[in-house]
Amino acid sequence: MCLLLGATGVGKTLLVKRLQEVSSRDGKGDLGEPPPTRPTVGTNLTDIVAQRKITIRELGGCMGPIWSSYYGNCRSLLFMMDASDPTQLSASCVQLLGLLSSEQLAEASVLILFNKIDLPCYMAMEEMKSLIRLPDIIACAKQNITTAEISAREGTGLAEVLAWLQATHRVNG
Ligand SMILES: Nc1nc2c(ncn2[C@@H]2O[C@H](COP(=O)(O)OP(=O)(O)OP(=O)(O)O)[C@@H](O)[C@H]2O)c(=O)[nH]1
Ligand SMILES: [Mg+2]
Repeated sequence: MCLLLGATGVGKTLLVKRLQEVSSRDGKGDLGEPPPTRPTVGTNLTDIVAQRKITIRELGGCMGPIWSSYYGNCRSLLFMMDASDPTQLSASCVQLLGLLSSEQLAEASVLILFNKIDLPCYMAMEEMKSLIRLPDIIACAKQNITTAEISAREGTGLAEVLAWLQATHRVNG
């Protein structure tokens, strides 16, 4: 099981829909206009077939207070932030630190996604990363952490996300 977490509106549902599209067409062809999404109230289970079946469980941002009830059986964690909105950085960072310090997630592999890189932003990506001291967070965490800059809207970086999921779930879904 792969958990997909992050604040509301960062783009988790769109990412899952895009990953389904990309995996089903083997990376070929244009993605086209993004399908509409609604805020996820509750949880959203999606199977992605990338060599093997990987189940992704998105938890709506509004479910933040009870995310921890879903940590069991989590092999990998996708944590998404909105790269176009630096005002959310500190709140997302607190959420991320909470996840990384959880005993139940100590063995999980973590991919931190900076989404919406298609949008203009007044702060450079490197500035945002250093503002939350991301290199220190990665160095101190028990988990194996990777980062990626993506656009679920345009499809940028989605092949990387799929490859990471495949590598992480190579043995036993
Ligand atoms: N420009 C741009 N917009 C995006 C991108 N990813 C998602 N969005 C838009 O952001 C809005 C929220 O996306 P969702 O996927 O519903 O967000 P979510 O993280 O699932 O939100 P919750 O379910 O409420 O936690 C939608 O209008 C998406 O089309 C992106 O990469 N670029
Ligand atoms: Mg959602």
